[in-house]
Amino acid sequence: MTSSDAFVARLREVGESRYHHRHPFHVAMHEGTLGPAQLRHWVANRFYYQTRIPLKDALILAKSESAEFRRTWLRRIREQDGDGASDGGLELWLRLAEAVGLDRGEVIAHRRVVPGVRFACDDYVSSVARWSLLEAVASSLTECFAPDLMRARAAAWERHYPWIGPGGTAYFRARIGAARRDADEALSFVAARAITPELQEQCVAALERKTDILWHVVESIATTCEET
Ligand SMILES: O=C(O)c1cc(C(=O)O)c2c(n1)C(=O)C(=O)c1cc(C(=O)O)[nH]c1-2
Repeated sequence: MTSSDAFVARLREVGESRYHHRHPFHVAMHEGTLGPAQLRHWVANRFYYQTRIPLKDALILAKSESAEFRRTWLRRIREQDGDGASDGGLELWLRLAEAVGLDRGEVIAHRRVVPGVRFACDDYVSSVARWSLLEAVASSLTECFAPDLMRARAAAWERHYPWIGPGGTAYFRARIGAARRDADEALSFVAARAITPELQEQCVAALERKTDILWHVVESIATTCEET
């Protein structure tokens, strides 16, 4: 095993052990035991995370001197914001919000966002602003673990929550392929540049921090939902 293989294995181990797919709220979601109010609370709060993604990606763009890198990374912002011709992820998430019975305007205004979610998502953006380009890209590697979670989530929603209207799983289904591609690109970038033990430690720490942020988001949602 080369040191690069060992490094990639360590990054994968961080995801296996700390990714938010293990959180009891997500486990319950997949088992079909959440009620409509809990799903609505999750969707409304997670929209805040979704809206932070293009902001942090714009910060990452501004850290790179490479036109090639910027061109590739810019796609992530278009994926969320849309490009005029097709709707982006944020619009698909709003349709998901409507499909679970939320008011679009209330979701856009972040009226239901609880302080813990706001704090964790803002921490993601400010951490990316502070980190090096390499650390910031490494923090996005939670996306390596997102496709399996999205696939399981879409299947569970279709199976267990038939009351959810059309458009309820379009976001998750669209993200499976997009997240895989984003993750592969980011992993190649990180593996090629984190060539000293010190840089590798920084990348692992950034990825661990990101898993903490995602965990805190779902934990804050789970502990503030007053009804099921
Ligand atoms: O619903 C999820 O579990 C989940 C997780 C993650 C993630 O692992 O960071 C992202 C997303 N969704 C997502 O929709 C998304 O667009 C996204 C972008 C990023 C990122 O760090 O650049 N993560 C995620």
